[in-house]
Order: sequence, then C-alpha cells, then structure tokens
Amino acid sequence: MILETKQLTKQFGGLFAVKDVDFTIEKGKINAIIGPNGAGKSTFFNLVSGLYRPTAGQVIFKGRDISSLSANKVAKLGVARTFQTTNLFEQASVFDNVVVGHRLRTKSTLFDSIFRTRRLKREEEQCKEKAIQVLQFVGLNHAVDQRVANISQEEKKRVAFALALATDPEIVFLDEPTAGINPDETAELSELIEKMAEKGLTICLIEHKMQMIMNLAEQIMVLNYGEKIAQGPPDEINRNEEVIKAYLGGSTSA
Ligand SMILES: Nc1ncnc2c1ncn2[C@@H]1O[C@H](COP(=O)(O)OP(=O)(O)OP(=O)(O)O)[C@@H](O)[C@H]1O
Repeated sequence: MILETKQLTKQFGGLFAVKDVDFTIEKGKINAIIGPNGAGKSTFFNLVSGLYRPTAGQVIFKGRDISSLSANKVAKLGVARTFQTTNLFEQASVFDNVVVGHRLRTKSTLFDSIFRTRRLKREEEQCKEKAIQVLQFVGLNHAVDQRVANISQEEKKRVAFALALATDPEIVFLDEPTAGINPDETAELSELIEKMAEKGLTICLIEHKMQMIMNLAEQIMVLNYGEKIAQGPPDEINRNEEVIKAYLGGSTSA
C-alpha cells in the first residue's frame, strides 16, 4: 500500500462532504473513485493532495502522516494531481505550461535568478529536459511549440498529464481525465493511463464514464453522500446491491 486514508472527514458547516473514509491505494495499480454528483470525490482529492485540511482523520503516504502538510510539500513528497484543463495557461505554449512542473524539484532562489548563476542555468536545463521527456511520453512531440489555446481538448488533457508527470511523482491523482472528449480519444487516454501504471506509477482517478472505469481500474471506491459504500475490483462493484441502488441505477452503461 502506498497511500491510505483513515476515517478521513471534511465538514463544510453542517455538511459532511467526506465522512469517515478508510481507503487504501495499492502501489502500481489503477484505482478509481466513483459516485454521484456531490458524493465528495473532488473533496477527497483535495484532501489527499494537501489543498484541504481534514476536519478529522488522516492521510498516510508511505507510512507518513501528511494530513497537515501544504499542497507544495505533499507534491514534493511525490503526490501529483491534475486539475480540469481550465488550469492551463491558454496563451502560453505547451512546452511553457509543462516546464514549470519540474521547478518543484529545483533549489534556485531569487538570488540565482537575478545573477543567473550556474546553478540556475543547470536547473533550467533539467526542467527543459524533463518537459521534453514527459511531452514525448504523453505523445505530444508534435505540439510542443503550439499555444494551448490552439490544441484540441484531448491534447489539453495530455498537457495536464505531462504537467503532473514533470513533478516526478510516485502517485498521480487524475481529475476526470476524459471529461468532454469523444469515445476514440477516451480509449487513447485510457491507454496512456495504462502506460503510466506500467511504468510503475500509482494512479487514482475520478471519472464519470462507467464503461471506461470498469475496463481500466483494478480497484474502485464508491462514495455516496461523503461516505464509502463499497470498495473492490470492478466485477464486485458491478454486482454490489448498494452501489446499483445508489449510483448505477441498475445499469453499468451510464
Ligand atoms: N468549499 C465548499 N464549501 C461548501 N460546501 C462544499 C465545498 N466543496 C464541496 N462542497 C459540498 O460538498 C459536497 C461534496 O462535493 P464534491 O465537489 O466533493 O463532490 P463530487 O463528488 O466531486 O461532485 P461532482 O461529481 O459533481 O464533481 C457537495 O454537497 C458540495 O456542495
């Protein structure tokens, strides 16, 4: 197990967005979180990536309690997340959007920037090499110099993946990676997610496309009104009465 939550809880006023969630994520696997709108999926992501502090409970990453660490510190430990593509700089190039990712791993200070020290130049070079490497990995060699505003939605998703990969993560949380793209593109992005897992990365994704999740994920957690109602492999989740009642509405083809 690489990441674990223990009785993780987030309350907004009187509302429990996430309540007492125990979840374990196995290293190198593709994990998914599903649930109806408002079930607490995004809040769960924000808790494990350090954007929110839990009201109660813990997030344990590689045996260390990271519940009270800042998002930046959590990312430095090797936890990356993607946001919806609206988080990209539309007027900047694909390359410039991704090159910032690896800065997390550099040590240059304002002093280095002002005096353009050797360290700064070396680290800038490292960031550029990393950006090229991850853009190649996600299949965007052809679009490196294009402005993000001019590329397709599916390519933007790949940029978001590349940005997360540039931070050298051990686990990547993908926020609705295939929202708003067509079935062919969805299949291609699924392949990319599998390629990431084959490389040894641990994946955890939120997704509404049930068929895709059932084919791709090895383990699924189902949230409903902030609570975990099921956890297991896809075939088990498919047959779970409570899940069918709460979410699937009797069909997995949603
Ligand atoms: N910052 C916030 N302040 C108050 N309530 C919030 C906040 N963020 C989320 N909520 C509430 O917490 C609950 C869980 O929301 P969350 O966005 O985590 O669900 P979700 O499963 O990601 O939904 P969706 O699939 O629609 O994105 C909802 O009732 C939502 O209105």
